Parts: sequence; C-alpha cells; structure tokens
Amino acid sequence: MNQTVRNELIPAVPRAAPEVPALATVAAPTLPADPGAQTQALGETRREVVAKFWAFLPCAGVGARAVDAGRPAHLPKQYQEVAGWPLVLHTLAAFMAAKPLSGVLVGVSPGDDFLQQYQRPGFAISPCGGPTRADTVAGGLRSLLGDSGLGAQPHDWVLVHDAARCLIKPSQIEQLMQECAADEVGGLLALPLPDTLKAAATDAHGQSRVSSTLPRVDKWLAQTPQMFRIGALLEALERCHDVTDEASAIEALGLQPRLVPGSSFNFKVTFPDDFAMAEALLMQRMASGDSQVAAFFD
Ligand SMILES: Nc1ccn([C@@H]2O[C@H](COP(=O)(O)OP(=O)(O)OP(=O)(O)O)[C@@H](O)[C@H]2O)c(=O)n1
Ligand SMILES: C[C@](O)(CO)[C@H](O)COP(=O)(O)O
Repeated sequence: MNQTVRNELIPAVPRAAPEVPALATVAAPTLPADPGAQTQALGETRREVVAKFWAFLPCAGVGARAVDAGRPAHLPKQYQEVAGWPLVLHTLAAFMAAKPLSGVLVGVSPGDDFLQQYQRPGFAISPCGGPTRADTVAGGLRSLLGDSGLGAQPHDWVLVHDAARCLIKPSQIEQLMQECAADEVGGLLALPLPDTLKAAATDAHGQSRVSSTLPRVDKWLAQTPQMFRIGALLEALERCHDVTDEASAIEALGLQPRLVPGSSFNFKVTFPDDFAMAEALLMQRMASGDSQVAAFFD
C-alpha cells in the first residue's frame, strides 16, 4: 500500500499565498487510516492524507539563569518586558504571522494566567507545563492531539520553538517549513559553530583548564524551531525523557534530523545580558516596521 502525505496549504484563517511545496510524498510511520482520502490505483490502495503545520511554544520555565537585580524577580524571563512588550509576545507574533501555520499552542505552567489578558484568535494556551522542557513539550503534543480542541493529527508537523527565542522572524519559520516539508525525518534551525571549541577539566584548585581542543568542522549549535511529525516526536519523547531538545529524542530513534542554517540573531534569552541585546534588536525592528507584535497585540 502506498501512503502519501500532502502538506496542507490552506490555513484556518485566510492568509497570503503559502510558500511551501504543493505536494510532498513522505514516509508517515504513524499514519492513521483515512477512508475519505483513499484512492484505488492498479489494484493497490493509495492513501492521501493532508498534513498541516502547527506550532508549540514551551513557555513554562522559571528562567533561573536570567535573574537580574534590575528586573522583577517574581516574573519568569518570558514575561519580562522587552522593547515595550512581554518577551513571549514578540515570539508569538512571529508565529502568528508565519504562513501556512494552522494554529499556535503555548504551553504554560498549571495556574499561570499571565497570557489570559493577551488572548487573541491566533493562538491557544495549554496548562501543560512540566518539570522539564521535554515534559512540557510532550504535554503540549498530547494537548495538540487532544484537549486543545485544535484537532491536530499524528501525521501533522509541529514546529517546537522556545518562548524565550523572541528574535525569530516569520521568514525563518517559513524557511524551515519549506526546507523540511518534503523530508522524511524533519529538521531544525541551527548554526555552524563559529568559534574554536575547547573541552574543559577542573584542576586541583577548582579552576577550569583546557583539556583538549575539539574539531569544529562538523559542529552546529541547535536552535529552534525544530520541526517533526507530532506522532513520531511524541513517541520519541515518551521513550527518551533526558533530552534538551526535540532533535535529540528523534536521534535516539536512530534518525538524522536535517540541519537548516539559522541566524545568530535567533538566540535564546538565557542570561541577564541577553535582555539588552534582545531589546536593542527588537527596538530597531519596531522602528523599521519589521515587527509583528503591535499588529497583533495593540
Ligand atoms: N520545565 C520547563 C522548562 C523550560 N521551558 C521553556 O523552554 C524554553 C527554553 O528553556 P530555558 O531557556 O532553559 O528556560 P528556563 O528553564 O526557564 O531557564 P533556566 O534553565 O535558566 O531556569 C523556555 O521558553 C522555557 O520557558 C518549559 O516550557 N518548561
Ligand atoms: C532547545 C534548545 O533551545 C536548543 O538549543 C536548548 O537545548 C534548550 O536548552 P535549555 O537548557 O532548556 O535552555
């Protein structure tokens, strides 16, 4: 039996023409039966299933490394004000503007109602936050397939993106979809390592010393979004909890995600200094009309 998955080109809300390939034939290991899409050809059954694109933003961290004396300590970093808006709204707006996403789900900690005041038709919230990022993502995928009411299917694509990467642009999200929509595994934005890479050891005085210099030619820094089939990713995360990104769980299944060159501007706000960098870049974008946040949240 042949199985093809066609990527959905019609978003839930009307948007400008999408830029992903019209038809991609890909392996879909968890493909459900879809009698409505069956066609019979030369004695064999051919199933054609439409694959949509969803985004999930894990937003349930505490931001321990970002704590800064000059900022409210009770607010996790994703809710701190950056360029006039809570940081996560910059991230959300980029996804709400990206084509052809069918919907965006944000995963927050149970009881966290910060985003309620910013509710808009373009995104939904799930209280699926868990103790680790991987737990939050697994909960988010279950929610996408179930209680979110969004109606995502296991063969659909999901783009998982850190709420804390607020510099992502719609064009970069669209590029990842474009590059990976026809890929059997999926992929992620990443950057070839720009610096020399050292391994460290601790000396007798407790100080870090170089133990070796590692080859960097094959080394990349993983960013997000990371795009995989929802069913395959959930299965991977249920088998392998101890991972810091989605690609690692997929790799543990013996698969090789595709690396799509990203941008150094797509950094994760992690340490106190990162706020100033994000603020400067976002202010510049807002001044030049290259920001979506006001259009969605004003
Ligand atoms: N249990 C967790 C941990 C993290 N995240 C989210 O995953 C993204 C990337 O994680 P990271 O930068 O490590 O955020 P924190 O865990 O909040 O940071 P820290 O490790 O400094 O506490 C963030 O958007 C964060 O909100 C999450 O949803 N659930
Ligand atoms: C997913 C990620 O952003 C890719 O670089 C990163 O692994 C998250 O790590 P963190 O320790 O949760 O910040």
